[in-house]
Amino acid sequence: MMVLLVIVAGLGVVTLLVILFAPHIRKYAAGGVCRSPVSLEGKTVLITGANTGIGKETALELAVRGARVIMACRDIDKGEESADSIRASCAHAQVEVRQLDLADTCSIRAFAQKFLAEVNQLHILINNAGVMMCPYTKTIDGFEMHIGVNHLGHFLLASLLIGLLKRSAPARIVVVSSLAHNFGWIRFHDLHSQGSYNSGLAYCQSKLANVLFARELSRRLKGTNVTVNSVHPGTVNSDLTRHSTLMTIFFSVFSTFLKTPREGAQTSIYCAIADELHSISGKHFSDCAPAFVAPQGRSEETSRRLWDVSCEQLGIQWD
Ligand SMILES: NC(=O)C1=CN([C@@H]2O[C@H](COP(=O)(O)OP(=O)(O)OC[C@H]3O[C@@H](n4cnc5c(N)ncnc54)[C@H](OP(=O)(O)O)[C@@H]3O)[C@@H](O)[C@H]2O)C=CC1
Ligand SMILES: CC1=C(/C=C/C(C)=C/C=C/C(C)=C/C=O)C(C)(C)CCC1
Repeated sequence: MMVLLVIVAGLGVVTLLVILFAPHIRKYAAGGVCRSPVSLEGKTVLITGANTGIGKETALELAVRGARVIMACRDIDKGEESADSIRASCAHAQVEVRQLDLADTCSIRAFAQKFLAEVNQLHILINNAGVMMCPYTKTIDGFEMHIGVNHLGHFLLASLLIGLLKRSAPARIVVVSSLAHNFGWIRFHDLHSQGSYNSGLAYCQSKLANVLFARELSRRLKGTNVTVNSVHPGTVNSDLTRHSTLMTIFFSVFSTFLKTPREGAQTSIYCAIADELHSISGKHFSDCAPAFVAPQGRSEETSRRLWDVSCEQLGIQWD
């Protein structure tokens, strides 16, 4: 009985402290803000997964700054709804929605073909779309969903658009990765988790692949005036937790400690526009500042091997 009373009293004190310090906690949780005054008049931006969460807020901010923003969404209706809400909050926003399903290489190829025929410049590509902790599922091409969408789909997309980015230089690529890369390993012997599957580890593997991809691509883009950096957006209260009831509950209970999607978009925006990053490439950022990369994310051997394996899996050549 006494123990129970102590626990209840303890919880009460913690709740009271959280309520009292809520404004300070919120300010701390919000993290870094992109303070760049850069205007994006005349610039074209492509953002994947732009219909919700971090992607939508990134689209809004870049549109406010005058860019033509192309929102690549797998569900056109959801995309149009988000584009309408962006137009409603920014009358001069030039936003358009195009269909792209990163879980289907035919969709990626069709998207790129139309894009290259209709859009003649691309200054900023933001590989933002992502899935987390979904039950074991395969993409149309038979890839495990996390590595398929988060890494291979974006790898193929970037390979198809890289010529346009080079022709539009100076240009930037932002790869939205995660702190979760710290807990990932590239399981070359079982990249698609056919032997054993853990949804959390599959997510971490895909986010490590994002970091390795950004580093390897940056090495290969030296001298082109196209830069590529990876980003950890922070822990953001978005739809990302949709496949995990536990995480969804956890995120709503602790929402005061989490970033809003707008706050989570700040580092992507920073990497996409900040003047001081014009020649910075192959780096990892969080809270609009350089961030730690786990040793497995710094291995040149792993990044080269992942590059080769990715080309092999997608049946493409990219050197
Ligand atoms: N939220 C967080 O705490 C963190 C997020 N991140 C990363 O940030 C990025 C954005 O996540 P966040 O905004 O939080 O999550 P959301 O779930 O809110 O947004 C994810 C976006 O990706 C899209 N998407 C998913 N699968 C596909 C697909 N097959 N083809 C095209 N688009 C697809 C979704 O479309 P639809 O709505 O139609 O499903 C949605 O637009 C992700 O890469 C995530 O890994 C990294 C660290 C922490
Ligand atoms: C432990 C802990 C937290 C939870 C962090 C979590 C659950 C992070 C999830 C990160 C994700 C989903 C990354 C995606 O790439 C809070 C609520 C921040 C604050 C209290 C301490």
